[in-house]
Amino acid sequence: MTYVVGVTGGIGSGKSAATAEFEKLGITVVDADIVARQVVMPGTPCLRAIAEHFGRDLLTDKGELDRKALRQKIFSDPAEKDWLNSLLHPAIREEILAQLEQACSPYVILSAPLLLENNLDKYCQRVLVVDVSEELQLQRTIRRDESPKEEVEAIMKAQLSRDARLLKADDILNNEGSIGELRQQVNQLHQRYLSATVAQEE
Ligand SMILES: CC(C)(COP(=O)(O)OP(=O)(O)OC[C@H]1O[C@@H](n2cnc3c(N)ncnc32)[C@H](O)[C@@H]1O)[C@@H](O)C(=O)NCCC(=O)NCCS
Ligand SMILES: Nc1ncnc2c1ncn2[C@@H]1O[C@H](COP(=O)(O)OP(=O)(O)OP(=O)(O)O)[C@@H](O)[C@H]1O
Repeated sequence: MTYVVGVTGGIGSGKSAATAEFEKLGITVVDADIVARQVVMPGTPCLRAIAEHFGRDLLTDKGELDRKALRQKIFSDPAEKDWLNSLLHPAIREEILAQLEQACSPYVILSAPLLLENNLDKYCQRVLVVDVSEELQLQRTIRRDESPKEEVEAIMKAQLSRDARLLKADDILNNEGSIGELRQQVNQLHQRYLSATVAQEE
C-alpha cells in the first residue's frame, strides 16, 4: 500500500514551498490546487457547469476560466462558494485518487489546503501541517497574489482555524523562518517518512 503523507496549511502558509523541497528529493507530489485547475480546463463538464451557472462573463476571451473573477465572486458570497465546492470537490477527489494510484516514489505527498475540511486525510498515513502565524499568512499572500486584505481574510475564514488544524497534525513544519530553514525541516521529515515506509513494508 502506498504510504501517503498529507500536507496541509492555510492559504499562503508555504505548502508549495515545502512540497517543492520534497519534489527535489524525488518524492511525487499530488497537489489539489493543480488538480483543481485540471478539472476546469476548457472542454470539461465542470467548466461548462460554471459557465451555465455564473454566465460567460466568468470565461476569458480564450474560453478559459477567469480565476480572479471567480475568486472575487465566491469569497464574497458563501452560497456561491458552497455551490462551487459541491461541483468541484467530488471531481477533485476522484482525480486525486487516480493520481495517487499512479504515483511510485517511496512515499507520496498529497498537498491540499482543504485536506482536513474535506476529509482527504482518510487517504493519508500521516498529516503534516505547514504552520505560520495568521499575520504572516496574510502578509505573504497579499504580496504573492496582489489581492486586497479583505479578500484574503475572507478566504482564511472559509478554512479551518490555525488551532483546529494544529490539533489534527501528526507533524508540524514551522515556516516562519527562511526557505533554508524550511528545507532543513523537510530533509529531516523525509528521513522519518522513509523509515516509516520501510517499517510498513516489514
Ligand atoms: C476560486 C478559484 C478559481 C481561485 O483561483 P486562484 O488561481 O485565484 O487561486 P488558487 O486556485 O491558486 O487557490 C489559492 C488558495 O485559495 C484557497 N482556496 C481555494 N479554493 C478554496 C475554497 N473553496 N475554500 C477555501 N479556500 C480555498 C486555498 O488556500 C488555495 O491554495 C480556485 O481557487 C478554485 O477553483 N477553488 C475551488 C476549488 C477548491 O476548493 N480548491 C482547493 C483545493 S481542494
Ligand atoms: N520561508 C519563507 N520565507 C519567505 N517567503 C516564503 C517562505 N515560504 C513561502 N514563502 C512565500 O510565501 C508565499 C506563499 O507560499 P506558498 O505559495 O508556498 O503557500 P501555499 O500554502 O502553497 O499557498 P496556497 O494555499 O495559496 O496555495 C509565496 O510567495 C512564497 O514564495
